[in-house]
Amino acid sequence: TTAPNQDEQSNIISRFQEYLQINTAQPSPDYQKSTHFILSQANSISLESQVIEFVKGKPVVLLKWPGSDPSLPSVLLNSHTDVVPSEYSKWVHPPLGAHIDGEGNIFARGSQDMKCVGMQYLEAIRRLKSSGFQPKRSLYLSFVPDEEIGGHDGAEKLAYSDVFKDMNVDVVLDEGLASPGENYRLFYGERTPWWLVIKATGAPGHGAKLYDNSAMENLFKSIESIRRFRASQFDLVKAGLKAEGEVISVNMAFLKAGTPSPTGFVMNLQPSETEAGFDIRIPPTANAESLEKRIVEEWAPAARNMTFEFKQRGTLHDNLGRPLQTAIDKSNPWWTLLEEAIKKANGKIGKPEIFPASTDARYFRQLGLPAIGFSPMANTPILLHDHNEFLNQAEYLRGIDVYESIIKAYTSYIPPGRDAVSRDEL
Ligand SMILES: CSCC[C@H](NC=O)C(=O)O
Ligand SMILES: [Zn+2]
Ligand SMILES: [Zn+2]
Repeated sequence: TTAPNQDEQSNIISRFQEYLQINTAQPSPDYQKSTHFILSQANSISLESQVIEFVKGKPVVLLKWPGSDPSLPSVLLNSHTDVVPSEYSKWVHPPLGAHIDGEGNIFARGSQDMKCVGMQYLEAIRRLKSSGFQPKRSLYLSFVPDEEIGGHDGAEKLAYSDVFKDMNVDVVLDEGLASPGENYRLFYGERTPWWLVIKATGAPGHGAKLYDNSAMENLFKSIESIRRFRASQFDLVKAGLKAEGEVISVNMAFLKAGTPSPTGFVMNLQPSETEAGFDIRIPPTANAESLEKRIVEEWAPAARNMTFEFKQRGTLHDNLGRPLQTAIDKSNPWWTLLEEAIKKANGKIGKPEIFPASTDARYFRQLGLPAIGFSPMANTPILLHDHNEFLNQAEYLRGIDVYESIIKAYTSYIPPGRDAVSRDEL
């Protein structure tokens, strides 16, 4: 299709701004407003829609562009509607303003993560429809809640629902990351989150006394060990031997210890209980058993009066026991199709990566489905969850072209050997 004229471009940007201005920040996202907005967008381009509340107040908005051959499995484009909170005072332009500066940068929470992608899907469909394109496969768009807090009431429920079975999905696209260089980034897997809390107990005592087995000493032995492990993993990245997503990361999230007093903490008392929390991220092919053994034997050994619990403990395997990653070889035609479609839209692509954090894609991979992480943002600093998150409007518009190309390729794909005759050919 031809490039949009000035008027169309400014309408496209206004719609993006409108979505960005809806406050869907955790912990109390305005899902009523976002749902209303998405439905109105869907209506304006005649997509079928339904709103499913697997959990009350947590709407999944599901849109459908029916394909001409309903016997072909469908394509799902997923995006989450929630965003992380912002420290308003630290932003140059307010996080809900969607202000566009002189360089065309649109400032807003969610401009990269990931309201851009959700809107780009819709804009690409809008353009394809007006060009007269007709998909063979059905195309679904899911707008899901709560990704930023784990996706348990959103994408996870959707993936394991009867609604999802009936959708007969063959492939899922979900979010990726911005790229400061000219190459787009594609993600075939992600690290699994384990949120670990370790606790130590020990005899309390006078702050002047040196003795073994205090709760502080017990906890700090663990912290030392965890930090040595952290350094060993980080060194692999620093040496250029591994990418960020290919090592196990461990970061301390909190440390809770001491006896509070009105003026701070009691200084001459060694406390009897201490606690620390860690955000651990594990690559899909890592050895989870050996990490667990390390936790039991070195990081929270009972012999040192320690216990542990997981606040999140993601699986590293799909429902058939295979590592939770999408094939990037010839066995997965969707990977090649995606690369070709991006290139056709003049996009360059870097080396396939493991997403360093977590996304909703993991729930679809658990079902054994190919799921690819991709957000079309090149020449863009990585600002997700950061102050002053922004996306340049030209880059945003370029992403729409890319999705146009992808949607065409994906919804037209017929596997070799399948003598499919689509309806419009009859
Ligand atoms: C335990 S799931 C948390 C999901 C969250 N996703 C994006 O940042 C993350 O921290 O990676
Ligand atoms: Zn995200
Ligand atoms: Zn996020």
